[in-house]
Amino acid sequence: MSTPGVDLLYTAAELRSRPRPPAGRAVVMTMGALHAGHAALVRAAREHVGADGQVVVTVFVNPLQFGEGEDLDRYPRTLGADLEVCADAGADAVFAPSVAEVYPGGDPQVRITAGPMGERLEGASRPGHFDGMLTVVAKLLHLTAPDTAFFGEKDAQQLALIRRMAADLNFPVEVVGVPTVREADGLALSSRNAYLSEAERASALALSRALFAGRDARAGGPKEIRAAARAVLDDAARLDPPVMLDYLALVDPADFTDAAEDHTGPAVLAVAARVGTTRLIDNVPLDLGAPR
Ligand SMILES: Nc1ncnc2c1ncn2[C@@H]1O[C@H](COP(=O)(O)OP(=O)(O)OP(=O)(O)O)[C@@H](O)[C@H]1O
Ligand SMILES: CC(C)(CO)[C@@H](O)C(=O)[O-]
Ligand code: BAL
Repeated sequence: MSTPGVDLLYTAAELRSRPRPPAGRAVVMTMGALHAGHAALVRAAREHVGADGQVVVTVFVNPLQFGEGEDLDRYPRTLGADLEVCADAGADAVFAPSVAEVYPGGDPQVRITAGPMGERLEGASRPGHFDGMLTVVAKLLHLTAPDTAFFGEKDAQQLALIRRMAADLNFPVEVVGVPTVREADGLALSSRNAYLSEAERASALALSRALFAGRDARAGGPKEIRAAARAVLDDAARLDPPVMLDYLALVDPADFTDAAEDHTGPAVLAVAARVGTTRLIDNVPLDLGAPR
């Protein structure tokens, strides 16, 4: 399979054989089924390294970060279309390894542990998810050896953990966050949106509506932010099909602990919910002002 303008690489050896240009190499890691959110990451990477730099996109559905009963087997795999998206957005190469290429010895014995920040919110709902995610991100950073790595703010806790891993374990990479790309009606782009029926998609809009209601209430502080978002989600629980809330949380982005009632400065309002059989997450960054 090949697409003009972008090289498709399957093995670590093929990656290693590609010279790294003096202008630098940027990586965008994905699980494929690429959409405009991923394209924004690739464009940001291209802009960062310039015309003489190199942009590598990884496409790998990492079994290690999926739990029992999750959607590993049905996760969309659309490599042909992904190559087109990467070429259009300005990538030079796509690294799409097999599971055996990434884990030649089977499941690794030695793994990255996400620590306390990885046990909250997404980590509480998906035990082991962040250990599996950080383990593959560490491996892909070693395999691709980039100067910069681009991740979406849509997965805010993931981004915070990757930053923390890079800092705590001295990874020689600059981690860059890219704002969430949304549909015109507010729905955050996500590969898992492909699972939604029309009616489910209509219900799923409550996630972004709740976040925007919380953001609109930010002058009132954490209590009002949480109440405004909660009211939208309470109504959404009565929709057909219903939005089944997993969590709504206003957290300190430094460690993803709950923001105190007198919290000031940056905060993240995050939500996770199930619509039908599809689990969706979304968040908005907030600035709650300077300490009084
Ligand atoms: N709407 C979006 N805007 C910006 N970045 C995004 C968006 N959706 C995903 N990303 C980022 O793209 C990268 C790859 O994510 P991934 O392949 O899991 O896509 P996804 O759409 O989030 O999939 P899923 O539905 O499985 O969560 C991550 O850094 C993620 O944060
Ligand atoms: C970072 C990542 C590619 C690791 O598998 C994945 O968690 C994702 O797509 O967000
Ligand atoms: N976008 C996060 C990857 C996952 O849900 O496993």
